[in-house]
Amino acid sequence: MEGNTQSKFNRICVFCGSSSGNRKAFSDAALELGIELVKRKINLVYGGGSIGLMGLISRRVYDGGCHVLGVIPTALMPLEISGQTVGEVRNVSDMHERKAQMAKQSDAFIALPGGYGTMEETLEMITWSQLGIHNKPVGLLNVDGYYNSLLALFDNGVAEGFINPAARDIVVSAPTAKELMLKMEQYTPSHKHIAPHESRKMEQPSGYPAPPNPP
Ligand SMILES: C/C(=C\CNc1ncnc2c1ncn2[C@@H]1O[C@H](COP(=O)(O)O)[C@@H](O)[C@H]1O)CO
Repeated sequence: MEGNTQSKFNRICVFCGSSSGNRKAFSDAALELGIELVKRKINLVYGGGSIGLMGLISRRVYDGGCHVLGVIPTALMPLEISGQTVGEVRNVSDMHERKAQMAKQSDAFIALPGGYGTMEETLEMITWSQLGIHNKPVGLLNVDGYYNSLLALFDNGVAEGFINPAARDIVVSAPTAKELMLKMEQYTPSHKHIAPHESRKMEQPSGYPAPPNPP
């Protein structure tokens, strides 16, 4: 296995495009993130298959000697839809179970550039953090400013009173994989959790204490 950098994360879930995007910078960033994970001996959880940026990062992490877990719903299993998954494949019944499994199996989440699927998965993990369902870092790899307008929308949500300023800090972002990993290693949640205790069904990752029970 390559690398020598230690991490507090054992498994990171990466959400990313099932396409590669129009610019080489996106593919380069997927490979660069794969290299950073391998350097830190971090295993990958992702949506399964070999298409787009998903295929690039999963192959890179697998070839680097780390474990790769692809969580894929039955409907997306056919090779002509998602391609071959490297490493371990977990077949789930639907998209909801997939997201729950991806979240449960991971210590942190990273979004590479992607489309609706990537954005939806990432937004849900941000929302679950806000609610206190998990306490895991959520990072946006803002390759060449791809996520600038989404980050500006979050800032506008704060300015307009829809997002609590402390909850804005849930989203960690950086332009390179290396910077993002360093920021996520240092992340400590500062927002209040607003979910009732019974909604907190997710297992906590190693290294992150469970959020305290509400009074
Ligand atoms: C319908 C399309 C591709 C089907 N193949 C997919 N295989 C595996 N996972 C997928 C697929 N499509 C979406 N996902 C999940 O959403 C994210 C990527 O979606 P995006 O819209 O391309 O950003 C990814 O993280 C997967 O978990 C054609 O899209």
